[in-house]
Amino acid sequence: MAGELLTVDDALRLIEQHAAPLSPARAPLDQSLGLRLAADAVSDVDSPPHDKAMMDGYAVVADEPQRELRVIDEVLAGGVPTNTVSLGEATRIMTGAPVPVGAAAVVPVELTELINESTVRLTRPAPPAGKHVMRRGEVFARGESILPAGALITAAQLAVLAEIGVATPSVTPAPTVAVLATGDELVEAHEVPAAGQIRNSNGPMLHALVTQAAARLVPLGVARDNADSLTERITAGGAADVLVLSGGVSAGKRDLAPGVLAGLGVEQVFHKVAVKPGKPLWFGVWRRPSGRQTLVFGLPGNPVSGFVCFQLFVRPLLSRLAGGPFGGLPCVDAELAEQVTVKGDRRTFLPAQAAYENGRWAARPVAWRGSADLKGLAAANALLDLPAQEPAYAAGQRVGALLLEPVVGR
Ligand SMILES: Nc1nc2c(c(=O)[nH]1)N[C@H]1C(S)=C(S)[C@@H](COP(=O)(O)OP(=O)(O)OC[C@H]3O[C@@H](n4cnc5c(N)ncnc54)[C@H](O)[C@@H]3O)O[C@H]1N2
Ligand code: MOO
Repeated sequence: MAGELLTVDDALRLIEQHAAPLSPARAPLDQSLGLRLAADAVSDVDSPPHDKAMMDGYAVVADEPQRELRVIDEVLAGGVPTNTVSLGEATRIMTGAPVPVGAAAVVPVELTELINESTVRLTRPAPPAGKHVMRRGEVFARGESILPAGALITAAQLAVLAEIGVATPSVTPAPTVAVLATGDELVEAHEVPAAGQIRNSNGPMLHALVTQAAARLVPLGVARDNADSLTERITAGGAADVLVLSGGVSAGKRDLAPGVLAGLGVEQVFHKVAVKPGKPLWFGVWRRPSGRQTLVFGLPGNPVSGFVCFQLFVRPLLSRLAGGPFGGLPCVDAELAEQVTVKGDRRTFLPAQAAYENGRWAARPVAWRGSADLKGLAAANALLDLPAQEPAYAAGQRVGALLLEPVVGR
């Protein structure tokens, strides 16, 4: 009965209560991509650092009345002008170079004719002050805070950090996530399963999900369904910030994970959530006397259940530990392309194809045969969020669609 189970929102609230950003550390710029700033980034320079030419051409005084000007100097990017520009004079200047004293505008080279080595003619009236010149500090000033704590570092942020001289920013490190598949029936992808065996698909899937979430993967391989094997691998996983187990959390004879975790002192926060697929989800906290803490998820063994639970519950936690919001996949409002019936009384996440066409999102469930159907999941680019209250959703009805990948639309 879903009534006895924790709702998705209540489970998220309990996880969020244990989700605080990791302690800040310094990281070189080339290792900061995908991390978040732990402190404001402050500039040690004005930008631009000098009044700067924005065109290749001639620096002239404002509203120069004459058309034929004497070329008195040349300044390239990286150079420093030494001669003051006066009425009737021009300094040849390249994009990025400092504008000389006296000059207030730049005339692009296309609007000039060089008459001889030292004389240039302007083919149009001279521009007013400021034309093709960027003033010193126009973008930002030395001492100004340029990026706030919490900003995600991607290409543009890396570039501005380099510009302002923050070579080793204070960042929240990526959380480490240990992944352990469990099951006596598991063999690896390159092996041929014997009777009763299946290939370990959750291992590669969870490794990919951890990497996609910008966390640091600690692969722990496969534990067998016995207390010794589980204890050994789970103990190794205690070195990580988060431990993700797959399988062994429902009601079966060999579903030993909750018992082994309890024996190691991992405190259960909840077990079982009203979500489909993914009901047997387990979450706990492993606090050590040293003050170290590992947050532990027992994901259901059925592959699609594990996938959905990771996206819904593990992903927001990893984002928060990394200094970001407690948030998961982007969600859009999509129109159902066909009628959908939801069985049971759990909030259901249905693999679907979403498309953005003519300014509207539309979604259609993929052919899918339940929580063991990876073929169906692999055909999906979204998960439809269908609350249990309504058993049937009509074509044209709007529902939430969690996007699993970027969708190209029009
Ligand atoms: N009596 C009950 N039985 C079940 C319940 C329940 O509430 N009462 N819940 C069902 C639901 S829902 C799910 S989901 C599964 C979850 O079970 P476990 O988390 O205990 O996982 P296992 O029993 O170990 O395995 C389930 C299924 O998944 C396959 N599996 C496991 N690991 C992997 C892997 N690494 N790669 C690929 N496939 C894997 C495993 O072979 C089983 O087929 O329990 C229901 N039963
Ligand atoms: O939650 Mo189970 O995942 O419905 O198959």
